[in-house]
This record gives sequence, C-alpha cells and structure tokens, in this order.
Amino acid sequence: KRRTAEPYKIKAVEPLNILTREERQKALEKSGYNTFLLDSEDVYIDLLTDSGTNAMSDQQWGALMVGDEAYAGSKSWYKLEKAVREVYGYKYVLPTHQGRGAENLLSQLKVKEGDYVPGNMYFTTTRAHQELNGGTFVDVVIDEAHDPDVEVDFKGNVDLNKLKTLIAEVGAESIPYVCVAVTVNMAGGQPVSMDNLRETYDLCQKHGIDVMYDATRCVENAYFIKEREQGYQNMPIKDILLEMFSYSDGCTMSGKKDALVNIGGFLAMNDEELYTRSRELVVVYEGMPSYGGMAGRDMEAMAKGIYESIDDHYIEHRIQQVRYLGEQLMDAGIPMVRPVGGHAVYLDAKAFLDHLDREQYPAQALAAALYLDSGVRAMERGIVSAGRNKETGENNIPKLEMVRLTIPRRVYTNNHMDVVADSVIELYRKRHQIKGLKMDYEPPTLRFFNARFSPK
Ligand SMILES: CC1=C(O)/C(=C\N=C(/C)C(=O)O)C(COP(=O)(O)O)=CN1
Repeated sequence: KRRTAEPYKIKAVEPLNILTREERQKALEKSGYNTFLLDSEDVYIDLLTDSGTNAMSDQQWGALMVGDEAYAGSKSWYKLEKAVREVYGYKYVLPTHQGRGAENLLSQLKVKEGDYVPGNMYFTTTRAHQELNGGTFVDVVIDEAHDPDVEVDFKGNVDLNKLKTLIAEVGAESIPYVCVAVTVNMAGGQPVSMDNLRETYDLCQKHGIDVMYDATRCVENAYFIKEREQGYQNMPIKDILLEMFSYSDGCTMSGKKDALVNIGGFLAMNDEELYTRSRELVVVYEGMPSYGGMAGRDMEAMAKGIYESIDDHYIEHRIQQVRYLGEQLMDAGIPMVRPVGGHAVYLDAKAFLDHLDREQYPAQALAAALYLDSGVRAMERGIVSAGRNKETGENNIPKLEMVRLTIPRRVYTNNHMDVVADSVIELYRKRHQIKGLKMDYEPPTLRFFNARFSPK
C-alpha cells in the first residue's frame, strides 16, 4: 500500500521552545506536578487537548478580514447559519461562544428539577449543566465502554436495554432528552454506529423523548462509520454526517474541535418552539442570535471550518495520524484504551503504573513523568478529574484511570508523533522508577484544573 501524506502544505510555522530536563524539572515543580498549570512556552509538544488548539487554513485566516462586526444581522452570521444547515441538516441554529455555551442554553431550556438525562457516558461540562438545572445524569453507554482492553468497533454505543429500563422506571415525562455524544470523549474518543443511532432515535420517538447530540467530534464519528459499518465505505463523509443527524432532534456543538476553529460553537434544533425560546435565552448569556458570543470574524472562520472538516482527505489524515501514534504504542505493549479513538490515545495509567495505588494518583504521576521526560504535555483523565462524591465527600473511583494524549487537528507532523511514542515507550521501560504523588492543595470544585501535587 502506497504511503500518503498530509493533504496540505505548511505556510506559517510557530517555533517551539525546547527546554533542558533541568528546566523542565523546575517548570514541573512550579506547576505543582499539574500539567494544567504548566506555561505553554515551557511545553514542547502540547497534547493537553484538541479543543481550540487546531490550525486554521489560509482560507479561514483570509475570511477574518471580511468579518462583518454588525451588532445585528451580520453577513458573517448568515454564512455560518447556512453552513450548519447544509452540513448538519438542522432547521434552526443559535451561535454560542463555545460548546458549554450551548450546553448552558439547552439545559436551562429543557431540564427541570428531578429530571433524568440519560447519555452514553458523562462529559464534565455537559453533566455539570444538567445537574445545575436539577437533572441527574444516567449513564446508558454499553458496558464495554468502561473497559480499556475490550476491542469493540463502536464502543460508544447506547445500551438500549439500559435506556428502556430507565424509561420504565422514571417515565418518559421525566426525561427531557437523551444526550448522545458522537464520539464519546471519556471512553477514549469512541464512535457510535449508524444502526445504534437509528435504533436509539426510533425508541425515543416511540416515547416522545428528544434525542440531542453532543456533536463535538461528529465528523470523526462519521469516518469510523465509513470505515467499519456495512454499506458506508463508498459514501462521502458529508452524506454519512447528514444521515447521522437525521436521527436526532438537535445538537450542541463545540466548534473548537471538529469545526477547526479556536473559539465558537452552536445550538441547533428542528423544533420551532424550542428555537423561539432559545432565541430569547441566548441574548441573556451569549449576545444577539446573530453573533452569540463570537466576533463576526470568528463566524467567518467557523463557516469555512465546517466545510473544510467534511473534506474526505482531511478527515482520513486526521484519524490516521492518531492511529499512527496509537499503533506504535500498541506494538510496544503499552497498556492503553483500545481501539484507538478519533482524537486521542488514552494510556491506561493504572496498568502502566501497577505499583501505585489509586490514592497515589497514577494518571497524574504519569502525565508529570511524561512532561519531565520529553516536554510532552498530556491530560489526566482519572481519579483526580473524577472529583469527589457530592454526598459522601469520598473520591469518585472511575474504572478508567487514563492519561490522554490528545492530537490537535492539522498542527503536528508524524515526526512529533514519533517523539511522543519514543518517550512513552522509554517511560514504560523505566515505569517502576516513577513515584506516586500526594495532593498538597485540593480546590473545592473541578479540582483537576488547579490542584497541586508533590512526589510521595
Ligand atoms: C464531548 C465534549 C467535549 O469534549 C467538550 C470539551 N472538551 C474539552 C475541553 C476537552 O479537552 O476534551 C465540550 C465542551 O465544549 P467547549 O470546550 O465548551 O467548547 C462538550 N462536549
């Protein structure tokens, strides 16, 4: 098979700062062994997140110059609205500054005290907004999603029996909508199959329950359907995407991922009554329905980014690059979530550092060790991120204790992936020298952003 390359060439570069190990040790101590508290200038390869860290194209940069900054009726807004309607297929669109802006509106509009919001695994901000409005998140993802070693094609699928059970238990009137994430971030960027989307939608329609997608990485999901699901191999991504969205009533979207921008998002739906109510609420939290927390230039860039994201060559390279890193690690026997997801490689820190117990924060310790070894910044997605149980105050102990190596879109080359792989493989060889951490400062909420640690 002939090798392929990026479907783009580089026109501008950002020189990277390469620190010595001693300088990295100092930076690590200054950050309290918390990669969130590292300064970007001290980071060599930044794999903290794929959110907002993507590279824009010359077309997007050029579009900034024609941003219409009118307060109402901006020309740039109409371009964004048109792009969402064409690519996602919804009738109505509200702009928001980013995904959680849309989650705030949706939860305020649809969730009431005592409601249950089922979803295929939780996401931090999504669940936070549902709970802030009195809702209880209920996990209805298939069991396999919680097991890093199980190789399933569509590990993000909804377990229809779990959903049926919940509907029978609490009644459809207590379920304002089902939140279907495409792909599932916390399971390792795992996709949902078209069949499962269709079956979930049919079940919900029978009970008069809406299905709202978390569409953040929907183009990546479409690529997995093209690659793995019978009948989609020859279908262009844009058509797979339209079919996916036809099995939903609306979505929240963080443009900072699959729409290839550094800021932006939207809430979309087909229901006119919900649209009318959201047009009023958007003014309170985001601004006019014709700019929603974005400048005109941001809307221009996102309109272009939406069309660029459905280019078949672009998305194929994007997924293959993540897989290129993942397969090197799998071949080296590194414990990690399988199969490799759409936007990241998730290291199984519990298995990697099997000499540490959970209260020594294995994922935090591994992320710190990785930065010290190579200047690569990753994100802890384990016991620290899971926080404490609201009632008991005890640490939530999630099954998955992961370090997420998140690959920004169109930013790094495969040479950078090789540097990351070499560092992880070297660390694995010396893994029993990696010490656990103790938490010296614990913030009251969302502790993973600001907690401070030291070696124990
Ligand atoms: C699945 C999902 C996300 O992954 C998400 C944000 N994710 C971040 C920041 C991440 O690092 O994964 C958000 C929030 O989007 P926002 O960061 O507010 O544009 C919603 N859904």
